[in-house]
Amino acid sequence: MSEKVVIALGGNAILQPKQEATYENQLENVRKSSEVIARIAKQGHKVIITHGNGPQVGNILRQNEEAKHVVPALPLDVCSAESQGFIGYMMEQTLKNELIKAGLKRDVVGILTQTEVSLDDPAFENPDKPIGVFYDEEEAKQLAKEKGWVVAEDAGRGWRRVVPSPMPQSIVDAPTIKRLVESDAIVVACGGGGIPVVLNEDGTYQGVEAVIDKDRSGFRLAIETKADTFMILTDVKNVFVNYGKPDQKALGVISLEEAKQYQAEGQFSAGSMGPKMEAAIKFAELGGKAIICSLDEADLAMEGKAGTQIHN
Ligand SMILES: Nc1ncnc2c1ncn2[C@@H]1O[C@H](COP(=O)(O)OP(=O)(O)O)[C@@H](O)[C@H]1O
Ligand SMILES: NC(=O)OP(=O)(O)O
Repeated sequence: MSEKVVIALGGNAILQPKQEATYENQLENVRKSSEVIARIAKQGHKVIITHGNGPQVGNILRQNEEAKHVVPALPLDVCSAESQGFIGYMMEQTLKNELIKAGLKRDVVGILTQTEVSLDDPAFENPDKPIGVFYDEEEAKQLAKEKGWVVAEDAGRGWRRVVPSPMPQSIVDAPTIKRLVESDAIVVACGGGGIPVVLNEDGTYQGVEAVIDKDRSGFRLAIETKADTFMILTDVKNVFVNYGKPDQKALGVISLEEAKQYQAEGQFSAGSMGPKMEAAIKFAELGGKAIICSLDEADLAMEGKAGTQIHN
């Protein structure tokens, strides 16, 4: 049966932790992701793809800062738009090419998406979204002193610059994205969580400096486009309970109640699996099917044969 699916691509789908952020490395990773997404398209599903931008937006911001004596630096929301544009370009092109190779005639279109946030969001006072490259603690603290950055340790992987990450309130372009996907186009949207904007009193929008979490925006996108399935792709085949311990257990098909019970036990780490499970549970609560699985098993997971699947 054909489903409407929102697929949120994890960081590894664009750049692996130890890789240099060259165009060639990123293009090749995105191409491999597109191979898998083409298989899902071949299954006959209507597909919306969203993706992260943490490493890329951090690098663009750094390029701006390093070159500011020559070219004026641009604000973070503009860097976010730039990263969404260049990753979207790689996805559109590689996916189109994979569809051509598979003999499938489907339009692929990228939408430079704005996401509404609230200026009252406490995240503006508490930056916690890691972006850019990893540093060791000493270097990170030195950079924080020199450049006025806020830095923090990122899930045991090293130190990174952190920026505000407000909750997405709504996806400004969701009606257009919904129309496009319902016309059978494959849509790349809301990359990097979307460009953060606030609604002015007169009903107009303006950009704000932040980076939105892609799993949270992916959830909103799935709700606002009335998707049947919300699929979060990452670098583990399943969500685990007792993760990293000798008695860790992979979760397959689980009920919403089970998922909530594990969440209440604190099984999912903040900053990695925590926000993914939070988004998946909220989607299942509203009646949809939520899947968390690895990129290479995404097509199997669509058939119910892989990954962690939360059913209401
Ligand atoms: N309970 C858990 N089950 C599975 N993975 C977990 C769990 N808790 C933390 N993780 C970690 O979450 C990581 C995925 O989160 P993250 O690195 O933020 O993903 P991405 O960059 O793909 O969006 C996995 O690589 C794993 O190390
Ligand atoms: N915007 C965002 O959530 O990016 P990452 O997934 O790369 O952290």
